[in-house]
Amino acid sequence: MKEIPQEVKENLSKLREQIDKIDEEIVRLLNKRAKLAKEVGHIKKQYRLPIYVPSREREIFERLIKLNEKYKEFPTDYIKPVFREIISACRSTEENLKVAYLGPKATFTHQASIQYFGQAVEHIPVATIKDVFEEIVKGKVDFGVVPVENTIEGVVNYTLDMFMDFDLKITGEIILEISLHLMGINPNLSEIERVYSHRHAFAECRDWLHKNLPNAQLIEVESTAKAAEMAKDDYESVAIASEAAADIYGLHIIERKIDKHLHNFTRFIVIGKDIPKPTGNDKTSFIFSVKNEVGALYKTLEPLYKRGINMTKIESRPSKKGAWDYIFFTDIEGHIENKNIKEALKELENISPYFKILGSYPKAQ
Ligand SMILES: O=C(O)C(=O)C[C@]1(C(=O)O)C=C[C@@H](O)C=C1
Repeated sequence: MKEIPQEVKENLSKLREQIDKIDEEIVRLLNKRAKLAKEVGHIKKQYRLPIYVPSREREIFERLIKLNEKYKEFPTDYIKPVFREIISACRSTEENLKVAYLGPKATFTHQASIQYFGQAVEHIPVATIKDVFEEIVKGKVDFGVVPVENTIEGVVNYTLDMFMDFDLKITGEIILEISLHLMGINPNLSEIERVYSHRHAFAECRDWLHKNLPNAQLIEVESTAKAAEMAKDDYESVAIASEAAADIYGLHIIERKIDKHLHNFTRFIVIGKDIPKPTGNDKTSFIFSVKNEVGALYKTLEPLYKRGINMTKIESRPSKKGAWDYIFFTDIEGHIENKNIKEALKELENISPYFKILGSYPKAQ
C-alpha cells in the first residue's frame, strides 16, 4: 500500500469528523420527522383517514427529486429508495401495516412488495394468489401484492379471474425488471446434475441452459425462491432465481442474467379495500361485458374515444357464466374522480350488461 503523508491523514480524519456530524444531524432530523408523522397519524386515526396515503408519498418523492437536481452531489436515482425507507419507517410509527404477497420469501413478488411499501411493514408470504385476496377480505392484512402480467409470458390469468369473485380494489401497481441468475454452492458447472426453477424461468433461460448445461436434469418447482431453497445444500444442484433469493439462501451467483430477453419486466398490482386519492398521474382499471351483437365492443368503448381517454390495455377472459361469453379487463389513463373519466365510465356502464370498477391508482414510475 502507498504511504499516506501526515497532512493527508489529518485531512481524511477532518472529513470523516464532518461526515459524523452530518450523520448525527440526520438522525436528529429523522427523529423529528418521525415525531411529526406520529402526530399526523393521531389526527388520521381520530378522523378515520387512511394511514397509508400514496398520493402524499408520491408528492414528497417528486418534490425531493427535483430539489436534489439543484445540488447534484447525491445521486438522484437514490433519492427515492432512501426516502422510501424513511417514509416507510415514519409510517410504521403511526401503524404497523401488514401486506400479504405471493410467497415464499425472496420471490419477485416479495421484491415488488418491498420496493412499493419499504422495509418497515410486515410482509407476509402466502401460498396462492387466492390466499392474498382472502387475507384482505378477512381483515388479516391491509394490502396484498400479486403479479398480473409479464412482458414475455403475458397475463397472469388467475389474478384477473380473482376480481370476478372478490370485491377488492387495485390500489397501486409496481413494475419490476426481472433478471434471472444461475446460483448454487458449487461454481463448477461440470459437476452440476440438476437445475431447479419455475416454468417461466426455464422458458426464459432455455438457450443458455442448452449451451452450458445440456445434460443437467431440469426440475420445475412452484417459484424461483423455492428453487434457491432446493439448491442451498446440494453440491450437484443449481437454481435459476433472483438476486434476493441468492442473498436469503446464501447462494453464490455463478452466472448473471442468463435470461435471453433484455427487457423482461413484470407488472404487479397492489390490492386493498379503498380507492386512493388522485395524484395527477393515475390509471383506472375496470371490467365489462358486451351484448352479443354487431359492433358491441366498438360501441361500448366509444365513450372513451369521444373524450380522448387513452386506453393502455384491454384483455379478454371467459366470463365462466356461459360459453363464449367474455369479460374485458381494461386500463385507461386518469382517475375515477376526474370529471371526464367519471362521465365516460357512467356511459359505458349504461351500455354494458356487466360493469365493475377495479380501482384508480398512481401509475408506476
Ligand atoms: O402525511 C401523512 O399522511 C403521513 O402520515 C406522513 C407520511 C410521511 O412519512 O411523510 C407517512 C405515511 C403516509 O403514507 C404519507 C406520508
